[in-house]
Amino acid sequence: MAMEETGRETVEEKTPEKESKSKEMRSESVNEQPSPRCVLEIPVLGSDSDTSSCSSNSSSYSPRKPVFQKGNKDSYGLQWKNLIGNVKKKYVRSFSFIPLLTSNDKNLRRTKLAKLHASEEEHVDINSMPVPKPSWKNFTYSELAAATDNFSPENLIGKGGHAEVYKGHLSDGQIVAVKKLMKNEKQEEDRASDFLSELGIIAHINHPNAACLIGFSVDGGLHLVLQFSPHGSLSSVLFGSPERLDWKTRFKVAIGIADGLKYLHYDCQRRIIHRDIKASNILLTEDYEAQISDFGLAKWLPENWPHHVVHPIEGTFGYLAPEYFMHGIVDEKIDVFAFGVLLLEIITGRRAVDSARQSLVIWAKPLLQQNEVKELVDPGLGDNYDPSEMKRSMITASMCINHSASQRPTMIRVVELLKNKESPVEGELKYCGERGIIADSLDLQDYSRTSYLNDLNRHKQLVLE
Ligand SMILES: Nc1ncnc2c1ncn2[C@@H]1O[C@H](COP(=O)(O)OP(=O)(O)OP(=O)(O)O)[C@@H](O)[C@H]1O
Repeated sequence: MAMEETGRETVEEKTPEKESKSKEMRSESVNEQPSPRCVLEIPVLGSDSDTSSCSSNSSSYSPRKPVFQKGNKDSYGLQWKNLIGNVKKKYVRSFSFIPLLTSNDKNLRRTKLAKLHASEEEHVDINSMPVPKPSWKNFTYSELAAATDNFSPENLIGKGGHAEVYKGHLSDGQIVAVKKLMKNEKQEEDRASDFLSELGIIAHINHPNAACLIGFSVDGGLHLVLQFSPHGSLSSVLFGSPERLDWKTRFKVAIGIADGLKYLHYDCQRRIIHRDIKASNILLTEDYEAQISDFGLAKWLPENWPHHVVHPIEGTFGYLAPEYFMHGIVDEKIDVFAFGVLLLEIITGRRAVDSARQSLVIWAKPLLQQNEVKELVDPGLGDNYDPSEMKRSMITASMCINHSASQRPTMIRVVELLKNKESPVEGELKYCGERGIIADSLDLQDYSRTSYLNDLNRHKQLVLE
């Protein structure tokens, strides 16, 4: 498998115009609460046998509610406590924690969390917290070095902006991917808090279409040990392989990603926004089941927050929703927009941004409007696709890339549309047929193509500056 490089950008600058718009948006936000950036409590599954397995089969999947355990005697609890203590000691001078809660009542937990303020978060004594039992192994550096042949270049399978990923063989024969967080421009403190945030988020996830964590290590650096995906990422298969991915598999992957996002937004313990949905963050299992990975930018939002405003804006150029890159607004709809771009990549075989840094969204919109199916579909597919699946994919993509977040469908609706459980209704689709697939989403009432282009160019400048 070829080594893959991926990258995301951070935009630091804010113009006075953006700042004031952003403030306006912020004041609309509930309670003006601080960012929920913190370590979440670690959910624990009922029994040891439960905890050891990752969901890998969507047909046998049923959502499981994590169970929280009180008391600090068991070794797993100690292990987690030690981990936080260790990371804190080694890397973090000050860090905020959300207390671990014992109640299984989701609403109660969410209400409590929403009421927390930064000052309260900072003074939580971790010794008095109920201790959870994580299911992961805490690896030593020598175990990981042995598994990856001392992190040899031959085992390097991927490289992102923040990490190198190595293929490894554990002593029990299991093949894993070891994600080694790199020392980059970020402060050690920030990297450690990113690591704990990612760990805390992954802990809440248990779905066949989301990456599965096997363990971690804070020995000799920060490492995540993940289930190995033999086909690598969707990006490498879609763009880096001479063999064309057939439509059946592409459509299966699209549905898998949609199911995974629906789970993160609505069915998971927390309301999780991924913030970096892109082809290189979709891994493929042996049987081409899509798994959403890389929760390094993910954020959880309390139930009663309509959205959240972040700064700096981090993500990957080409997948960013306008309201996010212009105003830093984060909610489920930014993942929906990115999913629409990903769907366009699956349909067209073109990258979100090509080598000339041209946007796929801008290229595809007029073709979607004129229903130019032949122009849009990846030429490598020829006529080898199911026309009904293709049409549903195009309609869904047009709806997802709507400039207006409120006009974009939820991931629940996206899954229904893709799986043909319900057809688009009047209002979602304005025209279909003669004039082609023209969804409401393509009526750029409050956000014209020109203003999108201007915003996009402005964003591009910031990224390139
Ligand atoms: N479990 C895995 N199995 C196989 N390959 C993997 C696995 N995890 C990651 N990779 C490969 O490594 C690449 C980089 O991984 P990842 O996206 O997690 O790094 P990152 O530094 O967080 O990236 P980004 O630049 O998006 O921040 C992926 O695109 C994929 O090709």
